[in-house]
Amino acid sequence: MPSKKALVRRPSPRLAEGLVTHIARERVDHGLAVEQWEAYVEALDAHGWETLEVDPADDCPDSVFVEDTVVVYRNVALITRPGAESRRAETPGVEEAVARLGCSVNWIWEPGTLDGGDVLKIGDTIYVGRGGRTNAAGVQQLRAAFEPLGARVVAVPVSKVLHLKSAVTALPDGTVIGHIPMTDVPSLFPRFLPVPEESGAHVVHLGGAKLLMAASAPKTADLLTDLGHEPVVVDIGEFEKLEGCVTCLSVRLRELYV
Ligand SMILES: NC(=O)NCCC[C@H](N)C(=O)O
Repeated sequence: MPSKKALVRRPSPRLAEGLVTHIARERVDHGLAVEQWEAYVEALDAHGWETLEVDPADDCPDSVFVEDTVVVYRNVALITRPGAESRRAETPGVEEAVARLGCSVNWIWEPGTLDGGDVLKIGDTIYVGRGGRTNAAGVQQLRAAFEPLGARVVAVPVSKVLHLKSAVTALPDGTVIGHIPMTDVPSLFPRFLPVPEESGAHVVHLGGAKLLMAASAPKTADLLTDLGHEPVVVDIGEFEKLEGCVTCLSVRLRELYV
């Protein structure tokens, strides 16, 4: 049976100091952020995901965005080397967590940099965004780690947003969804559906037709409902102020046979 486990990481008390790159800094309400994070975790739990908390990294403001620290394909966990220096101390705790789960562990090495938010898996195709956080050496190392396992790695440019998955994610049928103004080259994706809101481009498959989405994308939720999907909406407004989205608050482990 494929697994339905998800790694999450409690927000650091220093969350409000998290990085912002493409948007203006806004004040983050820490109490509200914790409430939103708990509701996000509850939504995963309510849809059959076993959520596992990585040990908190209180000194790392961005540690709640756990997706950026590891990419899992089949049974191999590739520990990233985040493009932002301030995020590098986040990885040891994640490495311990995936090793405990029985993953084989591999690493991105200097000079490579890679953020998990730049990696979009659709079946055995792995799109990797080359942008502000992931460099060419990181792309090459990802290729070297996963192509021998059967993946096809496709590198795509990312210049308008923080990560590839800030621009595009995929529906369960493999259709890539994205907000055109934020997507560098939509024609790189074989099936592309434009969505009307930037945060509408971010979905997490919960199982069946259910898609976890941010409350900030009501028009996209309507569009996807009309296409037969079932949005499950969570408010992650405090994390959006730090360029976070629903995808980056967890690492879903679907392929661990444990
Ligand atoms: N995968 C993601 O979308 N991660 C969001 C990371 C936000 C964080 N403030 C950062 O700039 O690294």
